[in-house]
Amino acid sequence: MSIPGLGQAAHAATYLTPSIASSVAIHDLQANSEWRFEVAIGRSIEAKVISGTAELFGTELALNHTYTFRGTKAAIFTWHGCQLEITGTCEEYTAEETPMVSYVNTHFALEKLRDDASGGRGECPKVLVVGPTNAGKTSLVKLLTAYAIRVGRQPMVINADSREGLLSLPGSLTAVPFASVMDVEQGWGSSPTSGPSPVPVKLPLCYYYGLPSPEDNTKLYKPVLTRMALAATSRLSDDLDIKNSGMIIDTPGVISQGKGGYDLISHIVSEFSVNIILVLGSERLHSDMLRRFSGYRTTTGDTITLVKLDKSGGCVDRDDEFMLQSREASIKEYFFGDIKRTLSPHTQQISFDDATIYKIREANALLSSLLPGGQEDGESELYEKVEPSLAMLHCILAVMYASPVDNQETIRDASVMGFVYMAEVDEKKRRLKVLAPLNTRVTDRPMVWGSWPEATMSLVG
Ligand SMILES: Nc1ncnc2c1ncn2[C@@H]1O[C@H](COP(=O)(O)OP(=O)(O)OP(=O)(O)O)[C@@H](O)[C@H]1O
Repeated sequence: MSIPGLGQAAHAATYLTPSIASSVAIHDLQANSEWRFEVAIGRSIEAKVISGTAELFGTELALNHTYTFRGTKAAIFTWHGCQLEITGTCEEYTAEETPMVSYVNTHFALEKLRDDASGGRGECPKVLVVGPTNAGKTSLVKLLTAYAIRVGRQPMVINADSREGLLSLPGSLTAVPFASVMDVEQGWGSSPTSGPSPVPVKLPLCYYYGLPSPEDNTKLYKPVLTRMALAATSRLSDDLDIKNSGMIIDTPGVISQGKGGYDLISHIVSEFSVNIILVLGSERLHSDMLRRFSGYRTTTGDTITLVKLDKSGGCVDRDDEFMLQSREASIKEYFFGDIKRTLSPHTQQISFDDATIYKIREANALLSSLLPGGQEDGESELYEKVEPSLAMLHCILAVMYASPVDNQETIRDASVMGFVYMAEVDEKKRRLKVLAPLNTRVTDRPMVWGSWPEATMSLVG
């Protein structure tokens, strides 16, 4: 496993050799410093602030409360100094140099826009965060959201990155209004499907893309994103508090890498009427964005403000194995809950004849444009209707809020009702067994089968 911050020569003030923490350790953090830690999947540590104040990606930690962190990489930051008590083993070090001042200044600038919007003097901030993979985009989105919540705002967070889920499984795209504190132990918090929770649950608007990268099938990604933008914008206009707080949009690193990706950035900018772009950790991307969006006008006639921000030296590359294990952990948690709340999923036996399953076509836009008939033809062929088969074993399927007789575009644009796990496929008896979080009938809904998240380990014994 990589150690956070190693090889970050630019961050000269980052100090202390990473070490393995002993079972109980006290850390005295100076003002403006952070304790960075990595807990392996399957392991846990406990952290307690025993004096002073501290926060994790912007969310304040309560004094003398024991937080448990499992399989995560993060940092506890303090503005005024604090003492931390850590129990358990993890890789860790303390850093004094962080970009937190520029991040908090960005928050204050957004607050000014929110105040202006509340007073009828302009548009609320619709913020897009772009940057290379592992530049800290999601962490920055969390931090700006947490700071906004702390001053009583209700920002809408949009996840346009299907590689990781936000209050949903990977493969989905979500829009979530955040009105209450985030659950720092769980990352973002819990959704209604995760069962009862001490931290108020959030209600995500959830759509399904089912592939890891937007570039895998832009002809599916773009309309799903457009649909989500429509739902998010209408949710925004229904609620003045959310409207004045605006949106913060997280993106996958891959779209910050050049031409095809930049077209997707333009698509997001136009669909969400983005008026602020935060470019994280890349001079080149910043200059490309300046060129692309100079002179651009939003639907309300505003220009786009571009802000360049430094990447935190704490950002760590998460290797494929870590990401795979995180996905598997989030799938397990979706069906079975976690240590704090155990869930009891239901199994349902379904006849092949009662299941309506669509498989997502992975042909990207380029391939389909080479087909006879060109692009237009592909519109109605987003999915392929398939019979259940052994290839679906251990896969996750999205159950859509649509009818089995709806056309493909309607199914594509529908929101997700929930996910099922394909526990058994008996091709001889033509029966399958699925695991679902609730006992809701899934046979009167179309199910969509993508390749993301990929087939997982067996969830049932
Ligand atoms: N200051 C920090 N200290 C320690 N770890 C950090 C810090 N900032 C971010 N990280 C960790 O670094 C990893 C990458 O950060 P993050 O997920 O925010 O990047 P990203 O740009 O959103 O990545 P991706 O492009 O894969 O979506 C995460 O595990 C995150 O928790």
